[in-house]
Amino acid sequence: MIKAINLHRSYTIGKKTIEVLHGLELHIRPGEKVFLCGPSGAGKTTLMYTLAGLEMPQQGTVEIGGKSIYGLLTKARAEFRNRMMGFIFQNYMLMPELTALENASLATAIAGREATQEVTALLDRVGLGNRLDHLPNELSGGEQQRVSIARALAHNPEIIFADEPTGNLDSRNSNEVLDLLFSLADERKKTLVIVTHDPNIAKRGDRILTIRDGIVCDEA
Ligand SMILES: Nc1ncnc2c1ncn2[C@@H]1O[C@H](COP(=O)(O)OP(=O)(O)OP(=O)(O)O)[C@@H](O)[C@H]1O
Repeated sequence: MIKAINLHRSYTIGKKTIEVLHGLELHIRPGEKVFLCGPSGAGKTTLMYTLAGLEMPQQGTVEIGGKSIYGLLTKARAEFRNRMMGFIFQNYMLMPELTALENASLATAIAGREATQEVTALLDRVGLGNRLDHLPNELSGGEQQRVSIARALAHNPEIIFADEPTGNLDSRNSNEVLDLLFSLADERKKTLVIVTHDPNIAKRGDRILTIRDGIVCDEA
């Protein structure tokens, strides 16, 4: 489903260049739940963004379902990403002026589809059937993250990328959010790629890929 081939990515600030990805290769199969781990600054987020077509590598490419995403023009790549991928972020990234229902409907709205019934059912499934009209600041952290899980899944993408999805949550909410994410991914046969620095959370996946020195240095 996701193949990274010889990925190189560095950042130059002033005279200093940081090599973040250094010929990184990986292969994630359809329906797998894979955690990207590694120390702070190892390049986990950079890798996730590169796999998602958001951060162009200086060398190498990413294939999604056999298609080289960096071979696509920017607009076609964005369309491909909107259709194939959903995203969950540590700080939720909900639009503050939109209700839970409107936030969770964003990806379907971008695709030009009205899907109120499906999105309402999804919000109900994540336990927020009675919070549809709440704004993000009227929801707890765990509830906001559940809205973003619904948003990530509503347009029925193949892959969900999550960057430290439980980073702002206490352990009870972390477990609830991961339970939901995993059961929805199983039911709907989604591929999950989750960035975390927490080895306890990573144990729950099918595989852990540890990133260090710009490559996958360990696979468990
Ligand atoms: N836009 C950027 N410009 C310059 N340097 C960057 C940029 N983005 C990331 N970096 C650097 O690249 C390295 C990898 O960053 P990245 O955020 O991918 O690491 P990470 O493993 O996700 O870290 P953490 O666990 O702390 O979030 C870091 O040293 C960071 O400072």
